[in-house]
Amino acid sequence: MTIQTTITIPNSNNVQIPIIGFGSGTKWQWKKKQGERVYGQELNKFKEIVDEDLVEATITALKHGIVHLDTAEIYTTRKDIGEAIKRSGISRETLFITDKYFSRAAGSDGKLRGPYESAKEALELTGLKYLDLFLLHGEDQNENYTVESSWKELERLVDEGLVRAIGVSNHTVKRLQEIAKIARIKPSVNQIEFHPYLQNQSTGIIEYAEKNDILIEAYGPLTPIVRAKGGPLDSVLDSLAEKYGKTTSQILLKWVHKHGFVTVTTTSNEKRLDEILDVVNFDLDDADFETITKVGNSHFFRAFPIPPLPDYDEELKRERGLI
Ligand SMILES: NC(=O)C1=CN([C@@H]2O[C@H](COP(=O)(O)OP(=O)(O)OC[C@H]3O[C@@H](n4cnc5c(N)ncnc54)[C@H](OP(=O)(O)O)[C@@H]3O)[C@@H](O)[C@H]2O)C=CC1
Ligand SMILES: O=C1Nc2ccccc2C1=O
Repeated sequence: MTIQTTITIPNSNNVQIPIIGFGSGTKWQWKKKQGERVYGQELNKFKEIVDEDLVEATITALKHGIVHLDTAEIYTTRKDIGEAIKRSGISRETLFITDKYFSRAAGSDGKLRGPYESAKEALELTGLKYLDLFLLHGEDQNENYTVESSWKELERLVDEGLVRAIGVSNHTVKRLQEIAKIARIKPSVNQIEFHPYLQNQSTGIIEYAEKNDILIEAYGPLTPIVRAKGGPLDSVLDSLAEKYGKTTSQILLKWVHKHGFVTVTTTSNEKRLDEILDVVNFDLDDADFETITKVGNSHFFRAFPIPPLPDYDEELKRERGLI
């Protein structure tokens, strides 16, 4: 069996993305912000704070062999990630860093800004000279920006060597088509929620990505065992875990990788890091892969209702015969 641990990012200058990303959002961003949703200038209070638990967890992840870190402006974890990289002593070239622009973050002057300023600040906060991948975090644009002006700023970041590849997150087919019309450098990645209970974050998004050479990065891959326990996959995952001598989380991560997608997961548990990395060392039989797909499709669960994605829920459920 050939073990594939990186994938070439489409529409990039042969940039290789490691298939296992370690996230600093979800549990980490809520820990820092104590569960509050924070926007605009309020974010500035948090971005300078370093959470030692996150720094330690990231250093531990790097020591266990994780090389791909995921951060974002809205998480306010850029400084923590930079600190972990510095303290780990690992050379920059071996790492892959993803960051994301949030349209409702304001600079110190209180003005809502665009992706160019956001990425420049990411470089300052992390202490890095370049980012490997920079994404528009969602479809929302602030009043000073349009889809076109945002995308042109992403292209400028590539032109100036500050970012190696550009893409989007939580984007629908409609918006990707708009970007395709004006893009000189096409979007290379769409980072979306993806797991057996949500196999299309919005209508047609996976098919569109396949046809248009856009790599899918799957966040929330463990949702069936973390946020949607009690669903029809519970017993299937338990028996597959026993059959392969693996954990249920390893079965879920493998199911995502078998689609040819990157996973973004996270943990504060050192033992789970080795489990995550061990996923490259086994394979799921096609029949078991199909069973997870089929049983997963019999249940619908969206863990991250980021606008406008819930607008697609009814259509997605109808497609699957659930309503
Ligand atoms: N672009 C976007 O809009 C979004 C991006 N993301 C990115 O993706 C990253 C990962 O997302 P996330 O949804 O957390 O990923 P997962 O679905 O992989 O869930 C990870 C969580 O599951 C817990 N966990 C792992 N294994 C088990 C287990 N066996 N039993 C119980 N709990 C377990 C972990 O906690 P523990 O510490 O206990 O192991 C951790 O909190 C984020 O941090 C962020 O970087 C996430 C959401 C949206
Ligand atoms: O990591 C996260 N990224 C997000 C984006 C929107 C809403 C929640 C989250 C997360 O928990």
